[in-house]
Amino acid sequence: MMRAVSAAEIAPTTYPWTVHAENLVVRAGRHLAVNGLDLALGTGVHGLLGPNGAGKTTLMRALATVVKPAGGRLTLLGDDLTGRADPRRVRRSLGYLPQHFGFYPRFTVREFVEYMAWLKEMPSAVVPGAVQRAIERVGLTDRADSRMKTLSGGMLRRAGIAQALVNDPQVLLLDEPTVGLDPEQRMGFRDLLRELGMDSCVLVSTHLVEDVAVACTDVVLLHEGRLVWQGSTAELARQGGAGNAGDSATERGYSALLHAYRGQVAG
Ligand SMILES: Nc1ncnc2c1ncn2[C@@H]1O[C@H](COP(=O)(O)OP(=O)(O)OP(=O)(O)O)[C@@H](O)[C@H]1O
Repeated sequence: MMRAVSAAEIAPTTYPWTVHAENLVVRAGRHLAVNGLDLALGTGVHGLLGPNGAGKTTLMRALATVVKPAGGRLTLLGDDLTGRADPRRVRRSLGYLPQHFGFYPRFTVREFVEYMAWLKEMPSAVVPGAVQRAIERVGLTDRADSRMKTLSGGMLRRAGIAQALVNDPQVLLLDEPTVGLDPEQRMGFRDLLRELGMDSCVLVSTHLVEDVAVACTDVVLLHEGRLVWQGSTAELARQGGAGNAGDSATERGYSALLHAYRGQVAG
């Protein structure tokens, strides 16, 4: 598959990790939702797991430059997001699908994705082609000129994924992207994830441990704003045993790690 290569990709990279957090603290209201997180991510698909309230969404928002960290250090593509640096440069190389995203209901899918391309400061000459390709990649070609308000939940989510992809981001942040997708769409989405993870850093939060097992190269497990565990999906599957809750080896691995972590904290 052909892909336009930007100057930034040819230039030698001067940073060891695409995403690097050190002792990161991010507030959600008055709560420290991310609280002392150390995390390093490179190219690949990273599955972000953790119970409700673990801090997944708050971490994504900090990475997306929507909220500024309250402490520690966070670098993205070598740019420090904790300092006073202008986040605009990083934003051009970012794709973000928030859990809930807004849109003008009368916009067509194409207009919505075009509008997001414009916000990401893409050169106008490349926008129509990039928009068409993003819409094709999420399987919405036949609805490209339908208004957003006429789409089903799963289609809306796919339009959201299309806007996240439109600028061929080097860092792609997807917050629960499979919510509302039917089984066939979920399988198609897993293929897309694998393809995207070949040359970019993709972070996907989900409650569906099976999505992670199939489509992710590694797993990041958060709890109470901290990193509990990071490793390959195969290693995750080896963490659990018959005594752990879950219907698959990966789910049992997830339960075992959380159980062990909670025991440590309590003890
Ligand atoms: N605006 C806010 N004010 C106060 N507390 C908040 C606010 N937003 C989030 N929180 C709290 O911060 C914690 C982390 O929330 P966050 O949404 O990042 O977790 P999550 O891992 O994405 O959870 P979920 O799996 O439910 O989506 C939760 O305990 C939540 O109650």
